[in-house]
Amino acid sequence: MQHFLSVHDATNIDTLVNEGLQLKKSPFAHKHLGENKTIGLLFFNQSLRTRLSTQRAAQNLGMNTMVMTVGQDSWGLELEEGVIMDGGNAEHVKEAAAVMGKYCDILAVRAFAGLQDREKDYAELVMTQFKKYAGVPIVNLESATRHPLQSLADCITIEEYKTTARPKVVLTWAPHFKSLPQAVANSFCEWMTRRDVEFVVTHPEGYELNPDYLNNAKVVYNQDEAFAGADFIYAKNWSSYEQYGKVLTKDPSWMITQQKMDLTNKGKFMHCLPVRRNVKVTDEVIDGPQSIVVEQAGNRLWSAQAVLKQILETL
Ligand SMILES: NCCC[C@H](NC(=O)CCC(=O)O)C(=O)O
Ligand SMILES: NC(=O)OP(=O)(O)O
Repeated sequence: MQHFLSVHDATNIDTLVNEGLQLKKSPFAHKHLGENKTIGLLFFNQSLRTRLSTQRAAQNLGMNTMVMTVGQDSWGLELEEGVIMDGGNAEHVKEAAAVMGKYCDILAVRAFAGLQDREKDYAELVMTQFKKYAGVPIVNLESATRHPLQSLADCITIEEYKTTARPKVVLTWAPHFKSLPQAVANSFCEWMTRRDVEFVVTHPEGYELNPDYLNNAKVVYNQDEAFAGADFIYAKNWSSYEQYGKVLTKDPSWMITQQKMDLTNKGKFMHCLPVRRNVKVTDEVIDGPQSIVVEQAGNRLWSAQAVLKQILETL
């Protein structure tokens, strides 16, 4: 694997999932693979899981790690081409990415959607610019439209917890008072529609995802109907794609409650975290026996390690 920006960079999802499961059993089996190699992690946004799991994954492979919060530890980065740089950003990504590419063998970048300008967000400027100018493999740590390391961890988790050959997996919108990106939901659709699962997406009207990412997934507007017989409930909030970045409703009836979980086939509750308790999901559900959110987050380590291993093998 050269870069890891989306599902399209994964030549075989099964291989990656199995690689992750294998690494979970023997984390240090490839501890020399990354010897004398360095990964740089760049954050334009906050993170707990991605920041720590990716560092740990790199360390398990023997790599050195450097972490930087862009604009806080570093200069603010200008991303647009041809602009007069008389604003707040002191450095252009052209130089910055190229320079970081001299210090690092792999660069991993997190840059969320701004949710103001749909065209700009969906053009994935940050990832595109880093890929163009860094001269080293780029890993997506959640971009404007995707979070593939999360989705791979989700695939690994479903593989571990499924009790039938072809489980029913439901992606459900859940309420939030803030405007959140579509990245996690988009990515989950991209990966799930390529897995051997019965995949259903449920959300209120107006929250339709970009069809390019939805990838013909079945959409059911009635949440109870979607939950019936589900083996996995994957909750996430996202803001509207059509009325870009808008919070159209905070309808609390979409919150995941035990009553709703009881409609499922003893379904497991998943969420990428961080999650707002008693806004998106009740304490009862997230603290209850059906919740696997901590195990899911734990698998972020094996997802990152599987991807870094495949990239290192090509260096
Ligand atoms: N990386 C996992 C999710 C990150 C981000 N969530 C957030 O920003 C939550 C913020 C809050 O709840 O205040 C998102 O939805 O894409
Ligand atoms: N799920 C996830 O990406 O978490 P962080 O935002 O904490 O990295």
